[in-house]
Amino acid sequence: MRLRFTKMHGLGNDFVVLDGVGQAVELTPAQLRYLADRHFGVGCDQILLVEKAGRPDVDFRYRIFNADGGEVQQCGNGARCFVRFVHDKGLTSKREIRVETASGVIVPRLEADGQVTVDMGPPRFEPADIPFVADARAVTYVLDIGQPVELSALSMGNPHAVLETCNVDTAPVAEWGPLIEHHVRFPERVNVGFMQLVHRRAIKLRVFERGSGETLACGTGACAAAVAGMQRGLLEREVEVQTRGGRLTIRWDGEGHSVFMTGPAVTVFQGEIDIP
Ligand SMILES: N[C@H](CCC[C@H](N)C(=O)O)C(=O)O
Repeated sequence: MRLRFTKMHGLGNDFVVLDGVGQAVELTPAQLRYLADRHFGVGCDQILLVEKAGRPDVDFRYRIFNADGGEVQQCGNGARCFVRFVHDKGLTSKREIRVETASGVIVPRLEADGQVTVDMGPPRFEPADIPFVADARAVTYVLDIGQPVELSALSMGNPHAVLETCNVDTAPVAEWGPLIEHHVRFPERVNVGFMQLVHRRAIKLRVFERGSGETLACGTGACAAAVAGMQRGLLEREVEVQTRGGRLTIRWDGEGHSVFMTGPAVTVFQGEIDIP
C-alpha cells in the first residue's frame, strides 16, 4: 500500500500525519509499528490520522496511535499539528476547529503569531475515569514499585501519573517510567511525568510516555503536570512548562474548566511510503 504522509512535530514530539480524508487509511498494528520505526520506516512517536467528521457538531475526527501500534485517546502536541495540517492542506479555511477524539471534543486554534492554542477539555480525577485502582480520589497516592513513590493520577482523556522531582535531569525516568507505566494499578497503562518546580509559574518536565517511551515533550503530560501542581497548591493558574524540546504555556481555572495549552506546531517534510 502506498501512503502519502507529512512529518511534523510539536517541541520535538514527532508525528507521521496521514490524511484519511483524501486517501483511505486502514492500518494494522504491525503496519503502524513499521511506520513509526526509526530505522526501517519513517520514524515517529505517534501516528496521527485525520478523518472527516462523523457528526454534525465537529469539523474533523482525530485518531492517535502510539509507536507500539496501540490506539489511544488523546495527544496534545499532535492536536496543534492537526490544525496546522488541515489548514495547510486546504481541508479547512477555519483557524479554529472542533475535533472529535476518542475522549471527547477538543478545540485547537491557529493564533496570529503562529502558535497554536488548544482547549483540551477538563481533567478528570475520579480513579475509575483515569483508570487507576484506588479506594477513593486523592490529591496524591502512594504506589509500590519495589519502593513507595508518591504521585498524582489524573486523566486528560489519556491516563497520567505525575511525580515531583528535585532535578529532572537526574530523575530516574528510564528506571521508574516502565515500572509505573506497566503497574497493575493502571489497567490501561499510564504516561509518567517527572516534574521539577522552578517557581510558582514554571516547571521543568520529562515524560515517559505510554507506548512510546521518553519523548522530548508531551502535551497532555504538560497539562497533567500543571494541573497536578495546582491541585497540590504549588502552582498558579498559568504555568510555563519547560520540556526538553521547548516550552508550553498551560492555563487551568480549576475544576469544571478546560485546560488550555499553547505552543508551536512544525511541518518538517512530506513523503510517500510503500507499506508492506
Ligand atoms: N503516549 C500517549 C499518547 C500521546 C500523548 C503525547 N504525545 C501528547 O503530546 O499528549 C498515551 O499513550 O496516552
